[in-house]
Amino acid sequence: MLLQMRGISKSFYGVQVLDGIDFDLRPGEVHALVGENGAGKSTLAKLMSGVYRPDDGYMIVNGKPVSAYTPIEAQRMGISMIYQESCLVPEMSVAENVFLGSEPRWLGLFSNAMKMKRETKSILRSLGMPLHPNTKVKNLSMSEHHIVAIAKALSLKANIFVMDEPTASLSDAERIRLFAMIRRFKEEGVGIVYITHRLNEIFDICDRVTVLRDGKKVVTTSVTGLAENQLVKLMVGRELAQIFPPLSKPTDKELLRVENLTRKPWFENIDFRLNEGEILGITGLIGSGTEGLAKTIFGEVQPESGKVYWNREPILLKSPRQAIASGFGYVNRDRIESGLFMDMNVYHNLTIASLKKIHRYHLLKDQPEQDKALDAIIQLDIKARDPEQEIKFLSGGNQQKVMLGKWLVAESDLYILDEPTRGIDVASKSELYVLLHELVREGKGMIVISSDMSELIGLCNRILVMHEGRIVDEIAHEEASQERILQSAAGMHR
Ligand SMILES: Nc1ncnc2c1ncn2[C@@H]1O[C@H](COP(=O)(O)OP(=O)(O)OP(=O)(O)O)[C@@H](O)[C@H]1O
Repeated sequence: MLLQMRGISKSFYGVQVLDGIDFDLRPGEVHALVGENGAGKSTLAKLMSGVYRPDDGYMIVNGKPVSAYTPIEAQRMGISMIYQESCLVPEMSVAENVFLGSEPRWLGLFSNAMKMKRETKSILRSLGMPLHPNTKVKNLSMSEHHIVAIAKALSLKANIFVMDEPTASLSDAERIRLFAMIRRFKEEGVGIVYITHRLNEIFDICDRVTVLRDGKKVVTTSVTGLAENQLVKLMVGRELAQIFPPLSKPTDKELLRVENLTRKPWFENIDFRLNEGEILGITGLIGSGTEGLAKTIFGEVQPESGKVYWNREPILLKSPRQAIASGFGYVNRDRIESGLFMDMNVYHNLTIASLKKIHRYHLLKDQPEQDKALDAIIQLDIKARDPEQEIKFLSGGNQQKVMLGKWLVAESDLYILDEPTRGIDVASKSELYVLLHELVREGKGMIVISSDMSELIGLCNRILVMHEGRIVDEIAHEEASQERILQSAAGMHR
């Protein structure tokens, strides 16, 4: 065994988060760790990588019994972790970040910059991401960030990888490359702990799966012979009905029109229309322009040219403040960078986009807003100790729900959702899809940008595919297939 955990327990502020967990990792296996949001997966992963110390229990790492260790000691013992959120230094270059803390040195003294760059280039190439090693991390997109974080973990040449939702913001093409890399590692005897909410990945790449529920282990079982609905039942404790609700027919009423929108080098000549009652999907590979397009419609960046009409009226894309005043809500794909205020509590994060509606002297004390925040907590099943809990202590999936919840509280009219179900468990996802349908039926506009093709196909009336900054395909729900989306995203459609 590469890693054995026995009787591991952990509490935070008297609340037990993990209770007597046993877990094993064999050489050459990918061992999935699954469970609902808040089940304790990331906490277990952080115990493996030395970020937290267990209150009880012990571990055996590469044959060595240990009760607790630091992240540096974990690295030395051959454990490398890829976190849900990237922990990179924005002011440093890609290569410096990849080798931060493990710089190759001349004669053990001087940092060997050439070697660092060469190795960074080679790892990134094998991940299919030809980023320049000198590029500053602050200039990268969220998905590129994630790739650098993966490259960093790979550079450590560990024999135990702990991957916490590594594909959350990767498109299918990048995911396929990461999986090829994982398969190579397996052949070399490396073991991988793999946390994901994308259940198809478990059947694609994992050998065994351990299910956690409310901090307890439900089962460890082989993936072979396991059906997806069985796995869901183990995770959720009940059968789940259909994941996607049936689509309704959009009306002819135009809500949003985008004409010739251009912001080079991100995107060029973007034209599309969103009708009432429609869920419009947008997708593309990393760098295809989807993220920039969302930011532009929300006023975070200004276009060079083009027009946007909301309810047939031209609208100026000047700032997020103005976009919010026009009724736009935007779930950013990057929670840490701009979505949430980590030191603020759940209430404040939920009501922050509605502040303009609250009397300035009664900031955050306004009863209707608080009631709406409470509604959102219940509607989205946000698991927090109480609404006053700081958001940084919520699990990743619950933080994601807060990001969406703030636009519900603000009663937005147009929802621009970039990877809205990132890190959200399967049961919550199906509830969220129902909610999105309800919003659309109430006349709200809905744009969903996603790298999850099953989500696009199941949820959207129409899918626009972007490639190198242009819309290259428009696919109606009835014609949507994984192959067609993949081909178009790669620029190979007609
Ligand atoms: N540092 C902390 N302080 C207080 N509570 C914490 C802390 N870290 C995690 N928790 C709590 O522990 C529980 C388990 O969280 P964890 O992040 O391990 O869940 P998870 O299974 O990874 O969920 P997700 O799928 O949403 O990422 C949650 O209720 C969370 O709020």
